[in-house]
Amino acid sequence: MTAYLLQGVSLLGAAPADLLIRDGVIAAVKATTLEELRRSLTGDELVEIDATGLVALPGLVDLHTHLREPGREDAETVHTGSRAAALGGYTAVCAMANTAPVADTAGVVEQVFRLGREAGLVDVQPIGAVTVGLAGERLAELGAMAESAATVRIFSDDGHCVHDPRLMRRALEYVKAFDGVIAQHAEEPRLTEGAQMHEGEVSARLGLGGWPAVAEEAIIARDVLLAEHVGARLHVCHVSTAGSVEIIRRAKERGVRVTAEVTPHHLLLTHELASSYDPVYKVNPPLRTDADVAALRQGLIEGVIDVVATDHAPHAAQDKECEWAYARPGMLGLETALPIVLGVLRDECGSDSWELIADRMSIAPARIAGLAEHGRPLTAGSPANLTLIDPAARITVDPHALASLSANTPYAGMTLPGRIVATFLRGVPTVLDGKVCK
Ligand SMILES: NC(=O)N[C@@H](CC(=O)O)C(=O)O
Ligand SMILES: [Zn+2]
Repeated sequence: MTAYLLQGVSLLGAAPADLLIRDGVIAAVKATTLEELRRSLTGDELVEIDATGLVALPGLVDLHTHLREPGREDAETVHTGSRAAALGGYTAVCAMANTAPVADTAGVVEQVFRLGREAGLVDVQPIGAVTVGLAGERLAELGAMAESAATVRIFSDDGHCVHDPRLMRRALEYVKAFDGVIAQHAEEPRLTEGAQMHEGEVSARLGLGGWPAVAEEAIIARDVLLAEHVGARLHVCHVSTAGSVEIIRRAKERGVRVTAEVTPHHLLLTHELASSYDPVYKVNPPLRTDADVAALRQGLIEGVIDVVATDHAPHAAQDKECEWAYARPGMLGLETALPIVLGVLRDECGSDSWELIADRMSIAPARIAGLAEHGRPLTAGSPANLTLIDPAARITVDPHALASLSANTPYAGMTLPGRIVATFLRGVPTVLDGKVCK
């Protein structure tokens, strides 16, 4: 097996070091001189990579990815989504259940798991549906999915809210037995009927139906109470309002077992963009106000929001390049997440925040998903799941040059800081020199 020596790499604030990757693990950090190393490697091939000025992070972990397979292989497949993930610095992604058929049985989650293994570029961890067909009427086979070869630990009806409080309670009770987690798409459906964007001055001006902040906040408030009552784990998907951050903050202070995610787009973009009527900006939950963006950034920095998750939502051209009202909600995220977050945190903190990025984009999501091989510190003996970033480089986003099968990125033409140079999965490069290895 080929060994890799990353020379002069930055490891989270520490002085530059040499990092040796061999047999799937980090074999040594700065422990051997190159000559000793060469002698110890007889028989193996050693690839030396000049990593001066590059930063190594534990491989990124995405808690919220839509891979669209099975069912919409014209928008994305497990393979194309895996390529996009590896290029974005990810070594693991959690695949949402809103496929066709829905991932609500052991058979479907095992299929997605197997497709991920076959692609071999990131660990694809399926999320199981909470209710049969995402219909919100009866619980899916949570136990069978948990016990399947895919060992599902996160369940979500994402795209839909589990709005029946009794079902939500039962789901929380059920997963508590194996320390699973319910990831809620918080949207009170009666308050979002006809909604097309954030309810506020822009929706009033454009004449588009509004999704008020309270539609999200009312469900989060209810669900933290249910999670507290049951003593089970709740995860809140794509938090988008300042009020939601406050509810989660208070719940955490009371000791409720709640975690939360924010997307890169909710950290950067606002509802003003809808004025263009360009459906690339249509997403659920909708882009909100400047004040919401500020509160989400603060919540992320303080840790009230535990993770950045992409909500990578590829859509085929015919579902996106149409009139706003008919367009599907959702935007791409995997290949631009790290640059967006790097830029946002440079804005907020004035310098690079690698410790924060490592925690919010790798360590915390790996812990929430129970992915023990991911989000580990880059020390000798750890699995070699890592990504190498050039913080001085910039990328310009070209929607059609992305690895994703779809092109619905809201960042087209934007120049963003940070370039993913390489990604390693269990010691094998999935990306080298910014290109996918297979
Ligand atoms: N975020 C979106 O706007 N869309 C997601 C579903 C979801 O995450 O709600 C999708 O599946 O397209
Ligand atoms: Zn959602």
